[in-house]
Amino acid sequence: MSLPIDDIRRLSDLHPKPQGISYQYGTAGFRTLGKVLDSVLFRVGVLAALRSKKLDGKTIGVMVTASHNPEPDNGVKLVDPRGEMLETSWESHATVLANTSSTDEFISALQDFIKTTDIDISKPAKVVYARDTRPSGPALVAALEDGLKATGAEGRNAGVTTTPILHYLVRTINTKGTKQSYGVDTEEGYYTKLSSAFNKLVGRPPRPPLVIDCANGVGALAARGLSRYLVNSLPVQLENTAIDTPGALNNSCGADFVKVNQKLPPSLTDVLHPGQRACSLDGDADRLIYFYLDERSQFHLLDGDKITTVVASFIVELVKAVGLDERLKVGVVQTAYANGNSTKYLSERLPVKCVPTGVKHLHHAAEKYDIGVYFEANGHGTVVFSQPAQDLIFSHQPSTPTQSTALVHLQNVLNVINQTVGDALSDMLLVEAVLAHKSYGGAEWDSLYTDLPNRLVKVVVPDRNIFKTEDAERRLVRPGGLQTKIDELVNVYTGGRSFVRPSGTEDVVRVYAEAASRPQADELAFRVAGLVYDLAGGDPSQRPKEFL
Ligand SMILES: CC(=O)N[C@H]1[C@@H](OP(=O)(O)O)O[C@H](CO)[C@@H](O)[C@@H]1O
Ligand SMILES: [Mg+2]
Repeated sequence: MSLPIDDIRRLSDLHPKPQGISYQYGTAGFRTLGKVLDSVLFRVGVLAALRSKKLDGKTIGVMVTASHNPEPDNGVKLVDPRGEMLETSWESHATVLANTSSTDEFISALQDFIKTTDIDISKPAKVVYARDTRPSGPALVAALEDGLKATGAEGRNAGVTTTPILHYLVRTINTKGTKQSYGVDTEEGYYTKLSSAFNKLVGRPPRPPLVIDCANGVGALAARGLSRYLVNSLPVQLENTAIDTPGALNNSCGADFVKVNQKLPPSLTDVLHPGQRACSLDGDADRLIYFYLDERSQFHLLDGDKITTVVASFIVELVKAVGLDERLKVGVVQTAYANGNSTKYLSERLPVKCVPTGVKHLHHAAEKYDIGVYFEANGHGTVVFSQPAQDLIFSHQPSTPTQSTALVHLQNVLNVINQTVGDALSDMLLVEAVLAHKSYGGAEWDSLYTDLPNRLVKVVVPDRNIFKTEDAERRLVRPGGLQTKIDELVNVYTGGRSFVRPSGTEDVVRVYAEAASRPQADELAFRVAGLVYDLAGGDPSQRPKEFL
């Protein structure tokens, strides 16, 4: 059997690649303005079908989203059969196919690819796909469907849903009827699985109400869906749910806004009461940031590092209470963006590993532990349990009633977690369960350690590719001499730390700095930003005023 060339040609001609644009499958898949993604979606449809054929007809996922980015952006990423991100080696194949300039070139690249990757075209292909609420979504999904049609793949449209629900669907579809079944392969199955575990962890009386900022995105729909199962355990108040209002998505709200600006979304000013817990989802509901106002109405951020801390500590306590602490090693994975005081607090208690930015690095490192907890500071993360750890947790025979209670809790903790990927709603339930068990409010949780004041600055340079890093991105190797200058600056500040790396998702270089006080953290960040700008050949007439 060979490729249905005629079908591919006819449909590919309907989705020509625009001239002069170069696409790249990066950390977050393809991501750019929604209006230039039509050809990419068609080709991703073809690629997803081939990926499925390569993996013996296992179902592959495709998610159409641009997450926390502005509404005109869109993007697409592939999901591998266990619900994890696309295998790295296929990222470059995706890039090559997306950049072929004509149908002829595309088809010939496709034929080469099938040969070199040894894909058996006669195998079946199955793809499940979904999109977020962006206005450009429906047309992009139609282009994707043409790609599936061209290759004869069987498609399942999961509609408008969150990125983590799509990952969940991929895993449940592929494990259906097996010993490793992950749940029922529907959105209701997802809500039921998470909420029933949560409701067993947190019984009556219900928790105090939680405010959820839904970023005016697809998280609003999923949060509403989930909340129907939480009436007796976790009353929620959904805010920023205007999914149909043009321009509202991620605009002055959502997890990225709160983390980057370290402040309350203006829309919550008259909503949130002092002492009340609140959280923000991002535009595709895979990131979660908590916050609260103290009695003086001061804003306090509880970011991914705070989530790691409270979750990892709780899991360690449970494992100990079950009597499995010798057999189940719990570890944490962070990136250089983790607050220095979180790393200090955690390292005194647990193994902590630092890896380069990007979920795939964190996820893979976390899989090396029996139970691995990872969150990026920006709120993307989850907990992963190795298969032997899961088997042990579900087969262990406790010897005392206390152990038995702790074991049931541990089993429910496992079931409330979406292990495939960071999941704002699943993480929210996990955090709420931990807070309930520890009788913590926002303030008690926040007091585990005090964040070092920090600042993240974007620097626009002529070519960010000249920046090369080492030591999990904490040090610069190139441009030569820059790291020594940064070290000299850092040494001047009490508790100072700063690092510089090229972004993997935006055409900028990021500077992070932290220090003992807010003015010092800002000053250090802007001095390093100035250094970077000048040394990378930034135009002096365009130099941002705040750079020192
Ligand atoms: C500082 C920061 O938040 N960086 C983000 C951002 O990566 P950059 O490579 O820094 O652009 O987007 C990634 C994908 O969403 C996310 O994994 C990462 O944490
Ligand atoms: Mg996201």
